[in-house]
Amino acid sequence: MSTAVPPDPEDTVDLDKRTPATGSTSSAFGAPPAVEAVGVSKAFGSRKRQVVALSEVDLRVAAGEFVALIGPSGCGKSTLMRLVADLEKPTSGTLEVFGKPASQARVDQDYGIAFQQAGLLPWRSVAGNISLPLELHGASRNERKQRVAELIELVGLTDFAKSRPDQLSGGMQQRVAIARSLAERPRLLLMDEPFGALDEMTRERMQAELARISVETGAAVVFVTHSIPEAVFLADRVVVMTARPGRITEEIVTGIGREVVRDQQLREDPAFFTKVTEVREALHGAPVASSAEER
Ligand SMILES: Nc1ncnc2c1ncn2[C@@H]1O[C@H](COP(=O)(O)OP(=O)(O)OP(=O)(O)O)[C@@H](O)[C@H]1O
Repeated sequence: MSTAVPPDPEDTVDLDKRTPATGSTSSAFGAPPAVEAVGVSKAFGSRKRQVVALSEVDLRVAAGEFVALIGPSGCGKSTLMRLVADLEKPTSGTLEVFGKPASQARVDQDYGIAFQQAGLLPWRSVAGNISLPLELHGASRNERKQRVAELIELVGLTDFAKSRPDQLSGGMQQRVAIARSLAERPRLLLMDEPFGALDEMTRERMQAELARISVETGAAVVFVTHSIPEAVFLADRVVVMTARPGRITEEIVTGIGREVVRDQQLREDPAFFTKVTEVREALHGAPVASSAEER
């Protein structure tokens, strides 16, 4: 396994011996956490036909931390993301983003959003799509030009600045969406299955790019996925949810520091497989052997 800076002399690193992830409780220098949900519940519908999507969820994401949310379909992952993004209001509990109510963080544009559908404007070029949030918030023409050029380079699309979305592959469209979500330098990225529609090879490339971008920008990331290896590959911490009503059942620190380059070598590291197994067991319950022993 290799590291960004400084390079790791070892080919393979024992994950458990490396610097632990940012941690689930506090940020460096006492900075407020990127996300703090306390006792958050969300019910939809009327009293008679009520769906409790989330029940008593506590989640803290430190500034700069990468947290993956994983759980069965319908367990409330997207609902939790929508609450953090202030697109829905909790039925009870409190939700803060960088120490502010979610509604204030929305006004202050403290986060960028990238969801499964890239959601690009088809009539705008790559540069025009990335520039949109900057235009909406009054950045000058010069500022926009400079920032868009930086972002296009960051996501490796310099040669496609003038292309329209329909001239790009799905992976390239997702990269545009990620660049757009980063336009205003958010300290938090909310990503709901952003790679769900991509083929496996593109998906792996995108994962590596997102890992690199998250290190370069220092943004905290909350990342919803159905893929256990994707969660372990990307995250400092994997939060496992259970369905009906959705709640958090387990949190697994991957032990893969942010300085570790997310590449093929990591995917093949035995310690990576161990963490994948740990998350799988958390998601599906204890392994057969140990359950049998308990009986
Ligand atoms: N606007 C809504 N009105 C009514 N019910 C809703 C609404 N949004 C979500 N739900 C319900 O809340 C529950 C959680 O949905 P949510 O989309 O958050 O799950 P999820 O974990 O993201 O699922 P998936 O993995 O399939 O995307 C589901 O039972 C869903 O039907």
